[in-house]
Amino acid sequence: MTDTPTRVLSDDELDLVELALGGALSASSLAAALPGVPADVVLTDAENTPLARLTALPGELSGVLEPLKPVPAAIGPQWDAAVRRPARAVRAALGERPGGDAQQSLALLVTEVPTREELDAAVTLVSGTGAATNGGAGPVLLLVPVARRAPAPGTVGAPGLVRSALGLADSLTGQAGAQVTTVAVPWSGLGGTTLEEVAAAYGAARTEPLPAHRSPATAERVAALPDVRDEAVRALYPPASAAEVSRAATGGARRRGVVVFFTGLSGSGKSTVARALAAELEDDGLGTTLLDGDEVRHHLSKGLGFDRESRETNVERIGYVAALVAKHGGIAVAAPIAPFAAGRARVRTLAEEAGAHFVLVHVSTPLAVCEARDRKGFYAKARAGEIAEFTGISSPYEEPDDAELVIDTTDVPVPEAVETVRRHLATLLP
Ligand SMILES: Nc1ncnc2c1ncn2[C@@H]1O[C@H](COP(=O)(O)OS(=O)(=O)O)[C@@H](OP(=O)(O)O)[C@H]1O
Ligand SMILES: Nc1ncnc2c1ncn2[C@@H]1O[C@H](COP(=O)(O)OP(=O)(O)O)[C@@H](O)[C@H]1O
Repeated sequence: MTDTPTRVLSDDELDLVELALGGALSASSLAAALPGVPADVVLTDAENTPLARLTALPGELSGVLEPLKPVPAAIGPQWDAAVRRPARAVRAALGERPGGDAQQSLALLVTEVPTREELDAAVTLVSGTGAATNGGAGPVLLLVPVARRAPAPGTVGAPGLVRSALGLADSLTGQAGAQVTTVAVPWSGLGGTTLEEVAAAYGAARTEPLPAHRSPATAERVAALPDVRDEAVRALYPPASAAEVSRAATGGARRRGVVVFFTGLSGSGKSTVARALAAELEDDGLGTTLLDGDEVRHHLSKGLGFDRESRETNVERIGYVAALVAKHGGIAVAAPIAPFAAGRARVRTLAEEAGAHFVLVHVSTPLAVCEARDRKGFYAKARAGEIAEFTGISSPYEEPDDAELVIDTTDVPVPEAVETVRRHLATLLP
């Protein structure tokens, strides 16, 4: 096994592996959900702890997932052993209940914090299915999908969702006499499976997503809650005080961070536009960290070259730092060439896993214009063969097809380019 290749898992992938180890996802589906994974691989967490060995090919039913070390757990109600149970244990327990019949079990999917309306709907569903007959004999599963990934700021995360599901379970027992099992399901949304299929693996014969029982009127009232709060604040306070109270409740610390990631050829204008943007955002009081391509190479990535592997390492380091900044509500502006789609995709994932917005800005200034600018004289040297692997000349640049913004600085002056990015950011930031 010492020669078996390893793969370090992201938080989303850890959720998938946990789901598969519990028996709710096949080894081949897991293999299919891990892009580029070899047919025999040791899956590890970020600390390189080997968690499982996966021997499978996508689409091949005979795949095997062998557990090696326990999947890392953390603190919180979603991690309680009584709640975070593997699918096969829950299914077996349902079947073993006195008079229990797994064929009867109803799973309610708690994907959002239940409203009163959903509680009432749940009581009706449970009462009407035989799940609460004979003084309350009938298994009900409350399945709560929880992700390791940080929730979007301002939304209820995994602990709150599990606590509200446990409250719902108590109400269902009290009001409908149902036997309720609340289970936290590791759920990243990846893996090509649905929550209904996962619920079946946990032993459910029937599945009802609770939010489907939320009427449009209730959904509208839930969406309007922040406005209602603002109205209440304005009614209580004079305008200047109200502004302060609202700002403290919704501003700075709770704002969702952003990674603005410029990519483009050398001389395309990334650094010029990124520097101007960062300065303006700072002026606006939006704490902004600039990770400029050249500066990063002097510090974070000192000593790295320009072969493909070194560039990908450089880009991943930038993405890692940018995601850390954004995780705490900051704005990170990065401007490396980042010539490869895979590296850019990795940075997008890192940012999104940190709960941040990710804005890819392709500075698409054509090679001929960059070369004519040749600010540092590098293109001439690259043409003369004095610099090897120079992007656009002797090393590839993979054009992005997933950029949020595309700016060609041949015709777009710097202030206009900055304004374009700021307008986009205004749609993301409160
Ligand atoms: N071989 C080769 N290819 C491309 N660029 C080279 C090379 N050698 C040195 N330089 C200088 O390094 C800058 C690019 O570094 P980056 O960190 O942005 O590149 S990468 O994202 O890792 O590909 C780049 O500057 P900017 O494009 O202005 O950022 C170049 O000045
Ligand atoms: N509209 C423009 N936007 C950005 N840079 C421009 C523009 N017009 C001319 N330039 C010049 O092009 C060069 C771009 O260099 P730089 O910003 O360092 O690019 P990169 O970081 O992509 O290598 C600078 O010398 C800048 O003054």
